[in-house]
Amino acid sequence: MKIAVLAGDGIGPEVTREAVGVIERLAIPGLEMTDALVGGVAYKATGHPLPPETLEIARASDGILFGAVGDPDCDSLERHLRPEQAILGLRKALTLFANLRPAKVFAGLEGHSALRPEVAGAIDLVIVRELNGDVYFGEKGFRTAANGDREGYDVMSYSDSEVRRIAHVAFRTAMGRARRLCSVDKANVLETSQLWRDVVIEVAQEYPEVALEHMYVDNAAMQLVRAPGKFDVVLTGNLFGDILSDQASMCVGSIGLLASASLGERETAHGTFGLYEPIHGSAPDIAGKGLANPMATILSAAMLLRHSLGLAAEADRIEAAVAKTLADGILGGDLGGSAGTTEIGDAVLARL
Ligand SMILES: NC(=O)C1=CN([C@@H]2O[C@H](COP(=O)(O)OP(=O)(O)OC[C@H]3O[C@@H](n4cnc5c(N)ncnc54)[C@H](O)[C@@H]3O)[C@@H](O)[C@H]2O)C=CC1
Ligand SMILES: CC(C)CC(=O)C(=O)O
Ligand SMILES: [Mg+2]
Repeated sequence: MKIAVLAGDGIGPEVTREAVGVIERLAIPGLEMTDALVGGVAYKATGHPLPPETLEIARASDGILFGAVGDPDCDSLERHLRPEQAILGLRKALTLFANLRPAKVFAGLEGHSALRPEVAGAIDLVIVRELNGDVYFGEKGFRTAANGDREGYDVMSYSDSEVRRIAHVAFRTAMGRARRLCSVDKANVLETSQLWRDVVIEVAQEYPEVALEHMYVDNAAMQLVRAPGKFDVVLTGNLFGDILSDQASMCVGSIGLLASASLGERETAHGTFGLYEPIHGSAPDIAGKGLANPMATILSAAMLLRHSLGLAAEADRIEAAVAKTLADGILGGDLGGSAGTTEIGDAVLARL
């Protein structure tokens, strides 16, 4: 069993260290972890944010534990050399098209949500975000308009096979939960979304037990704070899913709590190959200060064990230890507490 550990930039290494410590404490027989460079740190060392050796180590693993990429020093590089291209490149090169982002309020943290406790307490949803298409991967560039203005453009598109495969993931996810699926789009304005909606309706025929509704993304953003408890599975595209999941994190309490799994269709001897990362970025504003909340990365490690290594009992142990740590009031600054990154990691270890 192999895990590739890609810590990346900013708080990436700080939060990844705690998650690796938790995995090590489980002493899983035959498990190997291999570090590789990614993001700005890889660019500075090798001239590329996703060096070929890193991609090879990632491909050869059963699952990838990813920290975060992004470095203000690299913000003026040509786009293909920027750290963020590493995570986009991994998702695309490894055909990891299904991004699962669960959001659930932890017992005892209802009062730490940006929402009223009674509203927050009902949150138990999963965002199923398409990860290989949309405006993130369309043709992009700069051009000169007829009046001489400089213009930037990014093409948004989805093909029906791209929508179909992510819709199946979302319907299957809903079948394992409360069987309610809300597909979020902007079909009142965008043709990309009209096709999305048409295909989701077609796929729904195969899942008659799932109650399907469609919602425009602007309304979905509003409903996510008005009545988040009404959502079970939210299916959406790359851009809308990116935005709605950061919003969902504050409904739960902090972006430092939300984990994610990015999956494709490749099965290994142990489970489904995937990449696991917190939903947050490299947080340059707090990097190097020991202030980052490592829970999202620790919970991502639990998802890796469950989905890619077939170790559900070990994943449960990690999730229970995280829940106990939070219930015991060991909270970082993001949740109004004073615990630092290593203190939180150590507290999880003590409760494993
Ligand atoms: N998957 C990835 O690697 C991602 C990378 N990025 C990159 O990260 C860099 C920073 O982007 P931002 O928009 O600032 O988003 P961000 O998620 O890094 O930070 C947003 C805010 O949340 C706070 N925050 C994030 N994670 C936290 C944690 N674990 N504990 C406590 N507070 C936390 C930060 O301090 C900051 O105030 C950029 O270069 C961006 O492109 C952004 C999102 C995802
Ligand atoms: C850095 C972006 C490419 C990714 C992002 O914000 C995300 O996946 O949440
Ligand atoms: Mg994001």
